[in-house]
Order: sequence, then C-alpha cells, then structure tokens
Amino acid sequence: SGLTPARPVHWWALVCCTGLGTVYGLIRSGRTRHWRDPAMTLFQNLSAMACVAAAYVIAGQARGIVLPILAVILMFGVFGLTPRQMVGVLAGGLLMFGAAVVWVQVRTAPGAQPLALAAAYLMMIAVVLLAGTLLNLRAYATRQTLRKQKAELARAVEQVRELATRDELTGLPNRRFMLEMMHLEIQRARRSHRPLLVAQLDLDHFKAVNDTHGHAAGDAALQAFARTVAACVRSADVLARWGGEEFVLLMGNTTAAEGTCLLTRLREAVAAAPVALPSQDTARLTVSIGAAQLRPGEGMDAVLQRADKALYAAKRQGRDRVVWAPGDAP
Ligand SMILES: Nc1nc2c(ncn2[C@@H]2O[C@H](COP(=O)(O)OP(=O)(O)OP(=O)(O)O)[C@@H](O)[C@H]2O)c(=O)[nH]1
Repeated sequence: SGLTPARPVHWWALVCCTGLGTVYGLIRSGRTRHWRDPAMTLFQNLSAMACVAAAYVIAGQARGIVLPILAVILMFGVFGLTPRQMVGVLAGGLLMFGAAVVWVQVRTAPGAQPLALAAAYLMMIAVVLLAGTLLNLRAYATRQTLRKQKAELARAVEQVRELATRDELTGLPNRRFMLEMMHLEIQRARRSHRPLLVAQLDLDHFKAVNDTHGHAAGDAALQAFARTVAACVRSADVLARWGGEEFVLLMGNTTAAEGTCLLTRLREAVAAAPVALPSQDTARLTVSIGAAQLRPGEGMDAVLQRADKALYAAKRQGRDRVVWAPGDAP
C-alpha cells in the first residue's frame, strides 16, 4: 500500500514462509517426535520474534502493526515453555527489539520518527514481554499442580485396584479376582479342550487355633498357611482366599492324576510345617481338600459346588485328606 518499500517486505515474507514451512514439515513428518520438545517451542518463539523484530525495521510507517503479532507469538510460549526458557525469551526479545528500535532510530532521517514514539514502542514491547513471562510462570505452576494431581490419582487408582482384588491379610487374590479368573480359565479350557481342576481347601479345626492362641495367632496361622500353599503350587496356578479359613486353587491344563500329586504334596507340606505364632508358641495345621475336574459344558457354579461337596466329604471322612468329586478321581 506504499507505506514501505515492497522489495524488503517480499524478501521478509519469503524467509518467514520458508521458515514456517520447514518447521511445519519437520513436526508433521514426525522427525521431531523423539526430541525433548517435539513442538520446538523455544526455537519457534525466538525465530518468530527475530522475524517480528525484522518486520519492525522494514515496516516503515506501518511498524506499529507488528506489536500485536508479538503478543500472539508469546501466547504459544506461555503454555509450552519452562520459566527458565521463558526468561530466555524475555531477554532475547528485549535484545532483539531494543536493537531494532535503535537501528530504526539511527537509520531514519532526523525527525522522521520522534524519539518519544520510539521509546513508547520499546516500552510497549517490554510490557508485552513481561506480561507473557508472568503468565508463563502462572501457567507453569498450574501445569505442575495438575501433573502432581495426575500422579496422585494414578497411585490411588492402583491402590483401589489392589484393594478390590487382593485379600489384605494373606496378600492372595480375593474371591472377586478368583471369580474373574475362573470365568476366563473355563473359557480357555473349553476352547483348547484342556483339563481344568478346581480345589477347595479348608483348614481343619481352625476355630481351636483361635480359641487356644487368640485371633492374632489365627491371623498369623492363615498367613503362614497361604505362604506354604503358594510355595507348593506352580506359577500358572491361581490360589485365592475364598473367605475365612477357606481357599480355592485353580489349576489350568492339569490332569486329575497331576492334580492328585500336587494336592497331596500340598496337604503334606501343610501338615509337616508347624506354624510359628506371635506368642512364640507353635501350632500344627492340617487341611482338607475337595477337588473337581471341569466337565464338558459345565459352568463355574456347578464345578465349584462339586468341589465343595467333595470338601465336606473330606471333612466327614476324618479331615487332612484330598477327596475328589464323584467320577473325577484319576
Ligand atoms: N484369626 C482369624 N480367624 C478367622 C478368620 N476368618 C475366619 N476365622 C475363623 O475360622 C474359624 C472357622 O471355624 P469353623 O467354621 O467352625 O471351622 P473349623 O473350626 O476350621 O472346623 P472344620 O472346618 O470343621 O474343620 C472361626 O473360628 C472363625 O472365626 C480370620 O480372618 N482370622
């Protein structure tokens, strides 16, 4: 529009567009994905500010219009830069614009731009840069708080998940977790046509441990029992506390013959290991076990019920033994 010579403006526009295009291409192509700041925020801020300072120099009488663009550039930095980087941008901006203002003042004909106007431009630039830095400090503090809250929330969710699926006393999976696992394992066993065994384990005369040694000793005995059994089973088996002194063991891809070996070993290990109680006393534990093998087309409740009936048969027959559900024994 004749406010300033066209040639420098065309060069300026070419340099700016090439720079912008290059940065855009780098980011969109994913090349910057593994950089510390994939958006190249600091570089973009400083180079854009250099372009605006250059615009101030070449814009002639229209140099006043560059100031709002400076504010827009700073907006990007406010939300993306660390306070240290922002202070760098502030210092860089003051230097670049200071040099641009002095340059224009020295190069223009005396009286073409009053000194007061140049000082007013410089002051406005300093105000915009300072306001941007203050905003950045505030946004950074908010970002830090949000990051902290997010980490706390993730920890709380993990804790809730742990509480919902673990038995607090023994550290074993709880009944809810076991029901989910059984559901999945039954589906897997059906698909793969592999045997699946379910065993119910119940400590014998556990009430007597509580009555003789106290509830705390009973708790310690339950923990010791859980450790002994967990040490006997394979890593693929799932042992859960079903409730009270009752536990459930799920053995995938296991035949009844293999199950008998494992359960007998487990029963013997419990009977052989005296439990050290907090009172320095020891208690001897035995366990009764009812076992069942999943039948074709059988559901979770049905196989659990058959294992439970076998457990009661084991209790009736004198405890400290493994009893299979009718027709399942190897
Ligand atoms: N210390 C402790 N005791 C528990 C816990 N849960 C259940 N019990 C106790 O376990 C005992 C279970 O008693 P019963 O159901 O009569 O069974 P039992 O004495 O083991 O007898 P049988 O199962 O017939 O051999 C009760 O005394 C409960 O109080 C627990 O978390 N801690």
